[in-house]
Amino acid sequence: MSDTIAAVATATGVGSVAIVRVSGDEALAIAEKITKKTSFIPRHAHLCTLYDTNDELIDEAILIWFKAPNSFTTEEIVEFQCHGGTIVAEKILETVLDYGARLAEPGEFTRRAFLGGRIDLTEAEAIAKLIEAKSEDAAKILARQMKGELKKFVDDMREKLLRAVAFAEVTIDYAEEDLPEDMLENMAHQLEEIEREIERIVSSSERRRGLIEGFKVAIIGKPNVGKSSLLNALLNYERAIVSEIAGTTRDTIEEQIRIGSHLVRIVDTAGIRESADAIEKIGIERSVAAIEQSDIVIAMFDASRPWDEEDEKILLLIERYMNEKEMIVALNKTDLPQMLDTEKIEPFKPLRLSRENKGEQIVSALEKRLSRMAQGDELLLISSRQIEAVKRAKEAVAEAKTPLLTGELEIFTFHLTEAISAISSISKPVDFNDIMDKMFGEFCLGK
Ligand SMILES: Nc1nc2c(c(=O)[nH]1)N(C=O)[C@@H](CNc1ccc(C(=O)N[C@@H](CCC(=O)O)C(=O)O)cc1)CN2
Ligand SMILES: Nc1nc2c(ncn2[C@@H]2O[C@H](COP(=O)(O)OP(=O)(O)OP(=O)(O)O)[C@@H](O)[C@H]2O)c(=O)[nH]1
Ligand SMILES: [K+]
Ligand SMILES: [Mg+2]
Repeated sequence: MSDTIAAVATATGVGSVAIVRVSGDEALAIAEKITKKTSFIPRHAHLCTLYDTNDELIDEAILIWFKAPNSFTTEEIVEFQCHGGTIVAEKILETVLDYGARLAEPGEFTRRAFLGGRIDLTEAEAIAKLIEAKSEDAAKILARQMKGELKKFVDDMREKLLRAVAFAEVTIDYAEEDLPEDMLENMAHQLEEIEREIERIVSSSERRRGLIEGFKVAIIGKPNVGKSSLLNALLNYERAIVSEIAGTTRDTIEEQIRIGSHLVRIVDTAGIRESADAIEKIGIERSVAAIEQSDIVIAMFDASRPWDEEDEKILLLIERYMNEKEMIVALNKTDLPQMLDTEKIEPFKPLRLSRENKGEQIVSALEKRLSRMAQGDELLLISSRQIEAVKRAKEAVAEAKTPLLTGELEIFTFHLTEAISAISSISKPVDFNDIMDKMFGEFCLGK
């Protein structure tokens, strides 16, 4: 028998109704004590008067009993919908604890739903993220995953791989010359199709990962081009220090803005400068790191100063990352007399920014790229845990192909079994306690 757990399920703060949730074998007995009533009907809303252990009135509340196993956790659940604010809910919780329940740990209700088989890991993960979703796009995707979209992908993929293993088991007993000509090749083609499918999902998930966590935009450029001025313009307040002194920004600054339905995390970096100065060297490394971690890069040039080797370095970075990241090239300070020879950046169709028009131009350029990146309605893997697992499955499938074509079916089966266990780990943990603690511990209290 496991403990009966309880928590306030609603957020703290002023609200008209709050919910206290109790799950476990003792839930109904506790409900009977606190209401002094018996004979509840499952899934009915009962209006009840609640009393504390000293018989003092707490509240008039609605009680719903979910009879096991037909509840979220699959255990007995009693919910109290009481008057809002924190005091009443806290008082009910206190009384429930006095009657023998214990306070739930963060994520413990969801953990029990998982242990009871109501949801699998993909659904639990989606619930965890849905609670903290920062945009409507994210909420939509997470709701789909919560309803079992990824679970279905995992089940289908496992099914296909199991069929391939079964095929090998059957053919293992045949002499090679008795096998139909193209049988092995057909199987190899099917495996290639699986690899391609996984590849599609991984690359579209990587491209669209910002839908969940926010897309990251890095502003790079040599010292004093106006990077921090752009950050401030996008935020509409003086977040970063702006000055005419080169090297003003020493640390990376990150802030969030909303563009359309997207959450965007803007990163202002220290100017890239090749120098013996140790601090500025770190600045360079940070800029490169910022690019690596970003989805979109804004590379900025100063129209009022002649082209120099520092601009050349930025140009090299643009070329290096052009195929990997969305690039926006910006020519700043176009309100001043032009001194920059823009020949080398013209191919990138630079946006011309001035004191007056920084924000709007960049926002509309970002909008265009964001909607392009967000496109697609393929399945979205929402965590690096999920992405790693399908990549491992894909590698194992790739490794299975050679032994298949050379007829070494035991080795083929070995790799496919690896692929199956990798793909299965998405919905069912291998290292159970480890993943469980990590995942459910990140939940908020009462979930
Ligand atoms: N009041 C309340 N609202 C809530 C929750 C909750 O726990 N309490 N949820 C918590 O996350 C979510 C809903 N999730 C739930 C999932 C399953 C069951 C449930 O009782 N399932 C039964 C009966 C199904 C049916 O009637 O069709 C079952 O599957 O057997 C309840 C809530 C969001 N809203
Ligand atoms: N005329 C003009 N000046 C600008 C413009 N944008 C920025 N500046 C000025 O350029 C100087 C440098 O701006 P910052 O935003 O500090 O430049 P930065 O790239 O962040 O500089 P570091 O952090 O030192 O690398 C400041 O004096 C700004 O006022 C612009 O569009 N036109
Ligand atoms: K500056
Ligand atoms: Mg700066």
